[in-house]
Amino acid sequence: MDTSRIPGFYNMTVQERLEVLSRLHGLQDEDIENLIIDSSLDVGTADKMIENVIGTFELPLGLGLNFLINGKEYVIPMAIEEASVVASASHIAKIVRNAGGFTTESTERVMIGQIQVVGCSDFILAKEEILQNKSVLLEAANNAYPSIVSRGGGAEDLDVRILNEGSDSVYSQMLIIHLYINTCDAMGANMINTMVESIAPLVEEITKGKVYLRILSNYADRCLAKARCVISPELLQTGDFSGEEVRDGVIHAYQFAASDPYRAVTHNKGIMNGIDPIVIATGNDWRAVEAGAHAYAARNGQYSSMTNWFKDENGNLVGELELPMSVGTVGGATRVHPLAKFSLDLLGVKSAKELAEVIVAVGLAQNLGALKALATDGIQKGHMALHSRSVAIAAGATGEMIDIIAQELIKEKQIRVGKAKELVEQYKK
Ligand SMILES: CC(C)(COP(=O)([O-])OP(=O)([O-])OC[C@H]1O[C@@H](n2cnc3c(N)ncnc32)[C@H](O)[C@@H]1OP(=O)([O-])[O-])[C@@H](O)C(=O)NCCC(=O)NCCSC(=O)C[C@@](C)(O)CC(=O)[O-]
Ligand SMILES: NC(=O)C1=CN([C@@H]2O[C@H](COP(=O)(O)OP(=O)(O)OC[C@H]3O[C@@H](n4cnc5c(N)ncnc54)[C@H](OP(=O)(O)O)[C@@H]3O)[C@@H](O)[C@H]2O)C=CC1
Repeated sequence: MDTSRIPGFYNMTVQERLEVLSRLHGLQDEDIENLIIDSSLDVGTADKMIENVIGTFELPLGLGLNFLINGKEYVIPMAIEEASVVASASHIAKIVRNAGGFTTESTERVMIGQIQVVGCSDFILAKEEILQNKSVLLEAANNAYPSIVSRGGGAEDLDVRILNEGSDSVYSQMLIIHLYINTCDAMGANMINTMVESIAPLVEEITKGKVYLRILSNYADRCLAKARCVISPELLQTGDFSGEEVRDGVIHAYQFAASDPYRAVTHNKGIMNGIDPIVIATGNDWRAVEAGAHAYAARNGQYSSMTNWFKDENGNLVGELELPMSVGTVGGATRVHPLAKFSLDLLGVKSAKELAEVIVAVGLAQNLGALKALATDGIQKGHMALHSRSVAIAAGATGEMIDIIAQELIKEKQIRVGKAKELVEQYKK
């Protein structure tokens, strides 16, 4: 896309938005059909994806706008049920693009496969034997999945730890082997699991122990992506709040989350508000991303803020977010669900690395959106105003009634279902 800046997009009808998108991105008839006319995922395909299928479950798909990341324009597909998330991401992206945009970086895409060995008569000797046989084990792992090696990836290294050494319990002493595997553009669960399962007999032979678990770790701390933004205070000015007040409020809010797990969980939920919708829209495994992200937030021994906000020497607000991001542009459901394929195409990402970087940039934007609102007007003003339409629908409003009831709820400052039901009854009379 030449630009992700589409002012007033949210005031258009769905049809008008699709026309704009067609002009900017060149939608195919099939895309439009998938997006609005019919269920994007036909039940026959769904029946092949999981078990006991009785239908499909839809979520709204919205577009996060205004994103400029490493000088490139991105329109962000976001599948989510919660009001105000897409608006908030776009709001912050608009501010950050005026500050030069987000910058991102990422590590190589190295994932971890774990092998658990128990019952060794000498764990220290077993560990040494594994290390001595490293190249044999790596070669065996790669022979089990040669196609990833030909793509430039595969098993690259391994290490071994002894857990609960010297424990009295035979159940708790174990040798844990980590196989480090470059999964290229795939999340890699299946290739990792194939590799660790295939070398298990060799591991038993070498260690004289018994292998139980052979599975990837979702704590993907060698598959990290990082985003950063630097914003001058004048870009943050909001209503009666000066830019400096907003900046300081955001930093105070961050310090709260950094020091208190009760706040950190909510703070990080706000970050995942930005991350999960793209992970879902691109057909990736959001449970894997969630699990890895929260574990990384506790890596220093206490569960804490995923982001870091501070003031630089020029008085700018600086935000950083680094997370494990084990997503793929191939594999899993990314090429099975028609809207996942569409979302990846719309994003225009060329690799899993690029996708991971875009995702953390949106997470960082989402966090600032929430903190900026919380440190100024409070969350209810922007969020509940947009949520009022869902409240009206929950109370039974339909068609044109939805917006009328929603506006009345906002005017009366009573955005709740009970009040909405009263208004629906009055409207029907
Ligand atoms: C809602 C806003 C953005 C309004 O904020 P605003 O200042 O009224 O926005 P604006 O009218 O100045 O518009 C600025 C830009 O925002 C976007 N925008 C503005 N309005 C819309 C809309 N209706 N639909 C789509 N996009 C919208 C749009 O890009 C627009 O630019 P334009 O295109 O006009 O040039 C702001 O109040 C906000 O960001 N609030 C925070 C919302 C939020 O965080 N929601 C998450 C749900 S609450 C939660 O689950 C997490 C939490 C809060 O607990 C986490 C935590 O505690 O840390
Ligand atoms: N704990 C967890 O998180 C677990 C998750 N899962 C699930 O596993 C799925 C993801 O597994 P994953 O292994 O990624 O998916 P796939 O099993 O679909 O594997 C991806 C395949 O894509 C092909 N491919 C094409 N181009 C590339 C490229 N550039 N880079 C890498 N591979 C490429 C490779 O096949 P080839 O080389 O042969 O062409 C590769 O085998 C998700 O659905 C997840 O939910 C499963 C088990 C556990």
